[in-house]
Amino acid sequence: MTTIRHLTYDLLRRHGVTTIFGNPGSNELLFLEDFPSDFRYILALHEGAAIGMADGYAQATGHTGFVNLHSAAGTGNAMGGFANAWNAHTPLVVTAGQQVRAMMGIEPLLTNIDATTLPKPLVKWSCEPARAEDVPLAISRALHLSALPAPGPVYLSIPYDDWDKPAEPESLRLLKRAVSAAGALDAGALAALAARLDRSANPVIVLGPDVDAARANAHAVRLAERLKAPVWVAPSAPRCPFPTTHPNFRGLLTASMADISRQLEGHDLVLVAGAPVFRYHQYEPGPLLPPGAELIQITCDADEAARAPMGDAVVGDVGRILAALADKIGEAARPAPQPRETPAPSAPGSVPLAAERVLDLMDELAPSDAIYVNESTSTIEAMWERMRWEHPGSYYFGAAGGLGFAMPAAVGVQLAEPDRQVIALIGDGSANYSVTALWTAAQHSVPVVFVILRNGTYGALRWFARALKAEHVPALDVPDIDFVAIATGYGVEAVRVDTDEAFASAFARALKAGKPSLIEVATAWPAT
Ligand SMILES: Cc1ncc(Cn2c(C)c(CCOP(=O)(O)OP(=O)(O)O)sc2=O)c(N)n1
Ligand SMILES: [Ca+2]
Repeated sequence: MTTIRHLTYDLLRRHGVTTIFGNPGSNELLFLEDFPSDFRYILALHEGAAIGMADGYAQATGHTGFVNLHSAAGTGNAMGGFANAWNAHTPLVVTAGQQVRAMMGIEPLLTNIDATTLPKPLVKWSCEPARAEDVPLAISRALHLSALPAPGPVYLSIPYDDWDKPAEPESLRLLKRAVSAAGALDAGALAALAARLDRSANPVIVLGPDVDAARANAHAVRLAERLKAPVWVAPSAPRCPFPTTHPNFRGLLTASMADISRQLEGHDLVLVAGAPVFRYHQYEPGPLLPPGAELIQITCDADEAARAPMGDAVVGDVGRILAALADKIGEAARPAPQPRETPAPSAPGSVPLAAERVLDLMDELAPSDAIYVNESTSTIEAMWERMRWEHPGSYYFGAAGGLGFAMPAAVGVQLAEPDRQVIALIGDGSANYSVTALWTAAQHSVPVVFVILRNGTYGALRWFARALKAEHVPALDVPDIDFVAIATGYGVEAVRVDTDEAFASAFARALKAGKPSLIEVATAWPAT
C-alpha cells in the first residue's frame, strides 16, 4: 500500500526535486519521518532564510525549489521571500504543515487559520486539499504549475495526519505525467515582428531577468549584433541578462518614468524582452516613452503583458522567441554601437575605502565567472558600471527589493553552482534580515564569500530621503554592529578590514578557503 507520504516523495523524485529547504515544527514531523536517503534537508534557522536559499537555488538551477515551513508562523516569517520569488518568477513549491483534520475546527495550537489566504497575492495558487487522498494531486499540480510560464511560487497547507493515509491507486498515474509549455511564435507572428525590427531606423533593446532565467543571453547578443542596437538592462534588475563587457551594452536603466524616456531618447523602436514594462521605483512622472518611439514587449507573463501602460506585447517563451528573431532579422546597415564610457578605476589608499574601491578590487581578484548575489543597496549603480559580468547566472538581487534575500540566496546559488565562486555583497543594514544563513553555510561548508560593506547607515534610504526631500527622518543609522562576532558565533571565519591592502589579501584568502568566510569592510558614507 503506497501512503500519501511515499507517493509525495516519488512525485518529488519524478520532478528531480530532492533538496528540501526548511525549518520544522511538530506539524511537519510526520512528513519528514524516515527521511529518504536520496534526499537532502537544508535546515535554516529562520524561515526567511529557508525561502531565500530555495529561491537562489531554484533560480540558479532553473528547476523548482521545495520549501517546508511550520504552519502560519513559519509562513509569516517567509512572506518577504514570497514577494521576492513572486517578482523573480521563481518556481517554488512551498508547503506548510497544518494541524490534524480531527481538531482543525476547534483551532487548537499551531492551526494555520485560513491557510490558503495567508500567502496571497504572492503565489500563483494556494491550496489545502479537502481530503488526504487529494494531497498527491495537489503536490503534482503544484510542481507543474510552479514551473509553467510565468513560473512562480505556489503554496500547500497539509494537515499532518494525512501523510500516513493510503494513496488512491489511480493517483499513481500522476507519476507518468509530462507537462510543458510551447511558447514559440508562429511563422506569421515571427515574420511580422522581425519586419518591424528590420524597418526600425534606430532600435534599442531592453532586457530583463527572464532572459537570464531562460539562459538566452547569447541569443540576445546575436540579436543585438545583427540589429546593431544598444542594449540596456531593465530597471530594478534582479539578474544580468547581457554581458556588461559587450560593446553594445549601455548599462542599467534608471527606475523612473522621466529618466527612462530621457535615456531612450532618439530611438524609434524599444524592444523589451523578459521584463515588465517597467519595474519603476522612484516616482518621477514624465512621458512613458520618448517622442516618436514605439514599444514591443516579449514576456512569459500574461499579466505583465496585460498591465503594461503602453506598447504592444507578445506572451511566449522569451528564449525561443529571441533565438528565432536573431535567426530571422536581416543584418542592419547602420554602424554598430560604440562601447560605453566606463568609470576610471577608483583611487587606492582612502580610509575608510570608497565602496567603488571594494568593487574594483573584487572585480580584479575574483574569477571571471564569479557569481554576485547583491544586497548592498546604495552601490547598485556602481556595480553595473564597474563589474565585468559575462556569463549567464552572474548576478542576483531580491526581485521585490525585499531585504533578507541575498545572504540565504547566496547559499542556495552556491549549492546549485559548486564550480563557480559565489560572492555575497551585503550592506550592513541588509545583513541583519537573514543573517542566520551564515549558520547553514557553516554547517554544510558552503564556500560563499560574504562581503559586508559597513558604512554605518541605511545608505539607500538616505538617498531616497533626499530624492523625496524628506528631512529629519529618524532611524537611518545602523552603527556599532560587530559582524565579525556575529559570523564567528554562527561558525563562519570572519575578519574586519579598513584598508585596500587588507581587503585585497583577505578577499584573496577567502576565495581560496573552500569554506564560507566573511569580510567586514569599513566604507565611506556618503558614497563618493
Ligand atoms: C524587508 C525589508 N525591510 C526594509 C526595507 C527598506 N530598505 C532598507 C532598510 C534599506 C537600507 C539598506 O541598507 P544597507 O546598509 O543594507 O545598504 P546601503 O547602506 O548600501 O544602502 S534599502 C530598503 O529598501 C526593505 N527593502 N526590505
Ligand atoms: Ca549600509
